[in-house]
Amino acid sequence: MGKESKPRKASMMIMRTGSNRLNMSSDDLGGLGLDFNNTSQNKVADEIDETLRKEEKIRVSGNACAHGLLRDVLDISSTLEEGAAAIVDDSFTRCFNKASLGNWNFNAYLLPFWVLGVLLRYFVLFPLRLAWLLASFVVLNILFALSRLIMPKGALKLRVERKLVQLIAVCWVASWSAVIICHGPKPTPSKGRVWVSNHTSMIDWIVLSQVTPFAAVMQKHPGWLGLVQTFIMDGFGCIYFNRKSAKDRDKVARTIKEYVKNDGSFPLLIFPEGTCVNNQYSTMFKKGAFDLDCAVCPIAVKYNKIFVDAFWSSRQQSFTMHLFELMTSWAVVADVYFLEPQYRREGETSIEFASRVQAMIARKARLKVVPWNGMLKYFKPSPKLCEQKREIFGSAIKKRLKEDKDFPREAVETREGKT
Ligand SMILES: O=P(O)(O)OC[C@H](O)CO
Repeated sequence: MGKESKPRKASMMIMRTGSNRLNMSSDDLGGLGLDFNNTSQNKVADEIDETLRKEEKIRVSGNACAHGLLRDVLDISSTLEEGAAAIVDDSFTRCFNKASLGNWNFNAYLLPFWVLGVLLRYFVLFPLRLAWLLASFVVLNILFALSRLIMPKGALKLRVERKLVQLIAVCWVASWSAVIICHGPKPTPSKGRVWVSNHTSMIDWIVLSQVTPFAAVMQKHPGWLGLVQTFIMDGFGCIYFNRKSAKDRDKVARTIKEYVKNDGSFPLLIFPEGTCVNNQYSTMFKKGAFDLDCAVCPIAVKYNKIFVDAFWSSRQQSFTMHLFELMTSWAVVADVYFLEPQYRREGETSIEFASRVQAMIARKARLKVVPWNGMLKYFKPSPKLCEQKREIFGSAIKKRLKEDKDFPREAVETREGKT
């Protein structure tokens, strides 16, 4: 009994001595001060080797578990990437941040000029611009209403209406002293085409309509903007939706389909992001505009933030305040790129088509494409969506553990029990 107990002690001691433990001979045991005869020493050494082998196996299996675990974590990389991206980068919130222009001119040389500039912009330019905007808006809208009431239906009426809408847009753009540089062929209205653009503000419609007057698909707003939509924009075919009503969405989808099939009087402009993004990012393009079996003409709008950020953050600022900001800045500067019409390719889904067009626009307007649905601005992800994500995550882990031969069976079962 005494002899049997000694090797165990010896093996325990050796196991704690370090990495050469499996190479220890009976001489080494002697060196450890253990006095055994050769047979006993061999027996003890075998026993120790066996114990050490078992210990090594446990260690290796432990490492395998750790490595396997790491691999599991890496193998669910898409889920992990989404989570990590949301935590580290929070690219969704970034899509809706307004640029801060910073106080670069707060120094002794420039401050007097800046103060002078503020006085000029707020107390000279703004009143002039406002007077110009109101006067031209009233006059042109009266003319537009008259043309609708008096003129007989036909090509001339349509031409006059288009011209008046274009002039209204020109007057708005002038009220911000806007400098809009257009690239590419000017859009010409034709049957079976829709135009899609990235979206930064309601002013996108104005910026584009001063080139070619568009009918736009847009959210119905309250207040004076709602009145303009109802009494003016309605007159040339704009289509409205309430993003909170699913019924409305179906109705709008049907109306768009009809509009595109018919020879609509004004070309139709759709903002597939469905919400204003800060002109640095591009959120998911919804497939509606790409499901119409017609040519899609991409437009990329890039605002230069040199004087003012044209992004309308509607949750922080009313449209009136947004316009005030634009009208009290020196100028709104933008580049507009009219790109080649695109057609859905053989075998391409509407989602793939939407992504392809989005990539074209993002490249031209130097926007970073993010996978987020812009509507998350308004809606929290549903519990169902969260549960689906959990299920995907859980199945990926379970699958990986089952495939892993090195992973101890009991651990898999324990984990399965827990997931
Ligand atoms: O930025 P949102 O989502 O408030 O959208 C504002 C306008 O409706 C976009 O046309």
